[in-house]
Amino acid sequence: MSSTWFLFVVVAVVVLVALLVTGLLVARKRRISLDAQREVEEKPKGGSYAASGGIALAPGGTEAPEHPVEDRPEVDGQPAVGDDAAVPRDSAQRTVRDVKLPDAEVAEPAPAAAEEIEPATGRMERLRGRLSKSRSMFGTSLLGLLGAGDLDEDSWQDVEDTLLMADLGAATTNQIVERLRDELSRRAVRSSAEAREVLHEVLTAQLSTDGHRAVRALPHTVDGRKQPAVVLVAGVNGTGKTTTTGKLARVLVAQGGTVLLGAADTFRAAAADQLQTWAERVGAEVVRGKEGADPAAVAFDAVKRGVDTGVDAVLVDTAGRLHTKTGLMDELGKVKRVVEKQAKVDEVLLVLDATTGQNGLMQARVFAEVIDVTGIVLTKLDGTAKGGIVFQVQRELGVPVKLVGLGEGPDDLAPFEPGAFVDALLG
Ligand SMILES: Nc1nc2c(ncn2[C@@H]2O[C@H](COP(=O)(O)OP(=O)(O)OP(=O)(O)O)[C@@H](O)[C@H]2O)c(=O)[nH]1
Repeated sequence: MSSTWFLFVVVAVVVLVALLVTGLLVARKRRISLDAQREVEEKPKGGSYAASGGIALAPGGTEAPEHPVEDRPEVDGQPAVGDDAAVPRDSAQRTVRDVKLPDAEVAEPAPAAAEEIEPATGRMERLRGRLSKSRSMFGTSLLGLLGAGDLDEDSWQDVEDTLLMADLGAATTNQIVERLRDELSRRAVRSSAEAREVLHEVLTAQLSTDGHRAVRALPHTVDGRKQPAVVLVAGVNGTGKTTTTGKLARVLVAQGGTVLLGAADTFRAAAADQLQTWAERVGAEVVRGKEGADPAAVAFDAVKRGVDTGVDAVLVDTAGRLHTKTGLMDELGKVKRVVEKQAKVDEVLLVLDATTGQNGLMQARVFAEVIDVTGIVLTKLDGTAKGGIVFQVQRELGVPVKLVGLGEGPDDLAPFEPGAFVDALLG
C-alpha cells in the first residue's frame, strides 16, 4: 500500500515539473501584446536595468498633457529661445501658406525584412548592466554614505555633492535630500538594507510623472478611415535621432506593425542614406527628398504617402538643428505645421544625448519652446556616469522620458521604467 502511495507521489511530482517547464518555455517565447499600455513598475531583481515589459505603444489621436513654460521649475536665468541667435525671436515669420512643396522621392519599397528582429521581451534582458557607469558613480557612493548610520552635516553635504555630480541638478537634489532626511529619521533606519529601500522609494517617486510613457505610434481612426500615427523625431545633430528612428521602426515591425520612414533631414545627405539602410533592414518604405529639399515638403509627402498606403505609423526623422539658430528652429515648427495639413502629429520625440549633461538640458528647453515635445528619448546612457540627468530633464520639461538608448546596436532601445532604472543605479 505504502509503495503504491510512493509511486503515486513520484508520478505527481514528475507531471508537475513537466508542466512548470513547459509553462516557462511558452512564457519566454510569447510576443508582446500591442494592446497593452501598461506602466510596469515591478520590482526588478539583481540590481540591473531589468525593464520587464516591451515598449508600451498607444494609438495616436489623443491629446498630450500640456505643461506651460511658466509652470516649469529651474528656468530662471537660463538660456531661452532666441539667446545668442542670429534672428531675433520676434522677427516676422513665414506662414504656412508661403510654403512651396517640391517633389519628394519615394524610394522603392525594400523587399522583405532582410534580417530577423529580436522580440522586445528578449532584448530587455540583453540590456542589463548597461548602466554600470552611472551605478558606480551614483549608487555605490550614496549607499556607502546612507548605510553608515547616523549622518552628520558633513555626510549630508557629501550626499548632496554626489547627487549634484550625477547631474540631478540643484532643485531636484534639494528635494531628494530633504525627503531622505525626513524618511530616514521617521522610520529610524538603522541598517544599510533599510537605507537602500528608503533611497529606492524616494528616487523612484521623484521620477514618477502624470504623463503616460506609452509611445503614440499605433494607428487610429478618423472619420471612419484608418489614420497612421505620426511621430516626429527631433533633436540636435549627433544625439542619435536617425538611430532612434531606426530602432523604433524595428520595435513596431517586430510587433507586427507597418511603418513608413520620412527622411526630412535633407541638410545632411548621408542621414537619408542612413535612414534608408534602417528601412531596408525592416522592409519599410522611405520617402526622401532631393538634397537640399525643403524638409517640411518631405515630411508632408511622407505623411501623405503613409495615409494613402495605410501604414500603421509614419516616423519622420528631422534635421539636427542647432538650437541657437532661431531661423533653423523655426523651420522645425514649420515641419510640424505643414505635416498637420495632412494628419495630426501624435508624438514629438525629443532625442537628447545623456553624455552632454547640462548642455542637453539647454537644448531641451529651447526645443520645448518651439515645438510641443510629448516624449523624451535619452540616448547614450550606456556611455555616461551621469544617469541622473533623467531626473532633471523630466522635471524641467514636465514631459516623460519614454525611451532610453543603451547602446549602438539595432535593438538597444528600452522603455524607461523608473523602478527598474533606480534599481540599476543602486546596484
Ligand atoms: N553608445 C550609444 N551610441 C548611440 C546611441 N544612440 C545613438 N548612438 C550613436 O550616436 C551616433 C550619432 O547617431 P545618429 O543617429 O547619426 O545621430 P543624429 O542625431 O541622427 O545625427 P545627425 O543626422 O547628424 O543629426 C551614432 O554613432 C550612433 O550609433 C546609444 O544609445 N548609445
